[in-house]
Order: sequence, then structure tokens, then C-alpha cells
Amino acid sequence: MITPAAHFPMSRPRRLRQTEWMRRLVSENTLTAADLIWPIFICDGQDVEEPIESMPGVSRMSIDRAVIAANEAANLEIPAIALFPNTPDALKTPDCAEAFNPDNLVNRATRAIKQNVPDIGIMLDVALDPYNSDGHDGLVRDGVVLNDETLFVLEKQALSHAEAGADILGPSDMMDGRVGMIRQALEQHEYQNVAIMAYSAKYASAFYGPFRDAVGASGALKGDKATYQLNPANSDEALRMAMRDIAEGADMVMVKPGMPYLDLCQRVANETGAPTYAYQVSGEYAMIEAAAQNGWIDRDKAIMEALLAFKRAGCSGILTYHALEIAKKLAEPIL
Ligand SMILES: NCC(=O)CCC(=O)O
Repeated sequence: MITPAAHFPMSRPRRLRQTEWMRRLVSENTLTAADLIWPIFICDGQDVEEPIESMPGVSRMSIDRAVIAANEAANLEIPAIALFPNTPDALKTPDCAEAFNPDNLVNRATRAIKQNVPDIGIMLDVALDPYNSDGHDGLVRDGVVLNDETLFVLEKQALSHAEAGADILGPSDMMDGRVGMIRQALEQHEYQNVAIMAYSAKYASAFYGPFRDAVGASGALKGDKATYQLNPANSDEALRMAMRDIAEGADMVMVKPGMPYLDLCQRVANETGAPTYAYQVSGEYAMIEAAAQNGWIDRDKAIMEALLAFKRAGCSGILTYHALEIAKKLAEPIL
């Protein structure tokens, strides 16, 4: 409920904005390290850090480097990291078998991080695009992305990730029925404590470009993902997807991309009542960095403003490539 203000001059709302401490005192929302999930790109090799051109400041890391990064994140009280593989092209096939290889990049990285940094949560995506020579999130036959056949591969992938020690699975494929199938498989194999954060409102967006570079999927993709990801024109449909995923066993839901879909962040959080996360995607990251490099915006203020917007919209947290930097900043004393 909004309290009506008295008339001027009895009411002077600027009184509450006059100093930094006063603004902090009456702040309606805050951002803390506990709100952040840090996505990390994993590549093969030892002691490797490969900068990603379209995401200035972000690198692909070999597993040994990812362990160090995870430790840094844990020390800054970031609750969870999300691992994404840059699968070598030779391992990408039409049947996507690498997705459920117990020794694939993210499964090996998960085991290594769990062993060395047990107190940080690990989230792994369940989708076939990093392993698919067609670049799609599902199996492709005659140019069609197959739904039901894909579910069996996703099930195997989910189990291999649970076996490796993933704490949260993020079905990001947008096939119908995947959350229910994964939840049932987890139950049957005694992984009942593995959480599911469903990419429920995942839009067919132009803002994923730099991510596809980062995981090496841009060259492979034939066509677009509009037959399974949501139409940017739709809002009610995202609500139905979130409700459906919760009914199928998701613990948390996600809206992706973030800022262009803030209306959905608010609707999904309010109308489902479930913990709702925004994925501030690679294109959003790249826009801030590119504008800042040109001196067109104040980088630090823009990053904080964008992240706070997700909290204002009602999100429980944000997946952001700025997570580590922001957690460092939040850990600094204010005065
Ligand atoms: N499933 C994870 C993504 O697709 C991330 C997209 C991005 O950051 O652009």
C-alpha cells in the first residue's frame, strides 16, 4: 500500500533524499552477494584463461583456474556458480552423446570444485546446444527440433550432472515435459535433494550472441530457436510456462534475458510466489561494457543500477557475469 503524501509544504519528499546515509536508511531494496549467481565458462587444458572478445573482462577458464575462481567467489559469499562448457568441436555430434559423458568438461569441473570448494553451490544447465553439431538445444531431424526424443537425452544429461555433484540443474532447453521427466529421474535415482531452477520464461532473443561465442556455438547454429523459445511479444505465455514448470517439480524459476523482460520478472515473482531469478545475459553485459568503453555511460553506476532493478522487480537473485566484481565491491566498507 502506498501512503498518500501530505500537500507541499507539509510534505517535502526531498528530505529523505538529502544525504547518502538518509537514502540508505529509506532504501526499499538492497543488493547483497547472496543475490548473485556467477556464470563461468570452462575450457579444456591446464592453466588456461582465454579472453572472450565480445565479453570484455570475461574469460574461458580451464578447470584448475575455475577451482581458484570458485574459491574466490565462495570467500566473497556468492552462494552459487553456474558452469558452461566450451566443448571442443570434435566432440559435438548430432546425437549429443558428450552431454551425458561422465567426464565431460562441466562434470569434471563440478567434481574438482566440489572437492576443493565444498561450500559453493554448483548449477549446471541441462540442454544440448553446447554438445550439438546442429547448435540447437534439442536433437534435430530433417531440420526439425525434436521434442520427445530430446527428453531422453536430457534425462541422461541431468543424471550425469547429478552424479558429478551438481546442486542445481537448470533445464534451459525449452522442450515440453522436460522438468517433469528430470524430476522423476532424480527421484528414481535417489537424487531427491538436487534442486531444479527451470529456465521457464526463456525468450528467443538477440541478446545471447556473445554467449554463443563464449561456448563456441555460434558457428554451428542453423536457423533460429523460435520453435521452442518464447516469442518476445508474449507475457501470459511466460506465466503459463513458469506455473507448468513449478507443477512439474521445479523449485525455482528464471526469466531470461533480464532487463528487456523486467515486466516478466515482476509478474513471475508476484504471480507464482516461487523464488524467481533473472539471467542478465551476455548481450546485456556486452552493451554495458561497450558503452562504458566508449565513455558513454558510467560503468560502475550502470552495473549496480541494472542489478538493483531486478531486486526492485521482485527477483530473489540474478545470474550475472559481473557477479565477482560486484561481490568485491559490496564487501568494501561504505565509509
Ligand atoms: N543457457 C545459458 C545461456 O544461454 C546464457 C545466454 C547468455 O548469457 O547470453
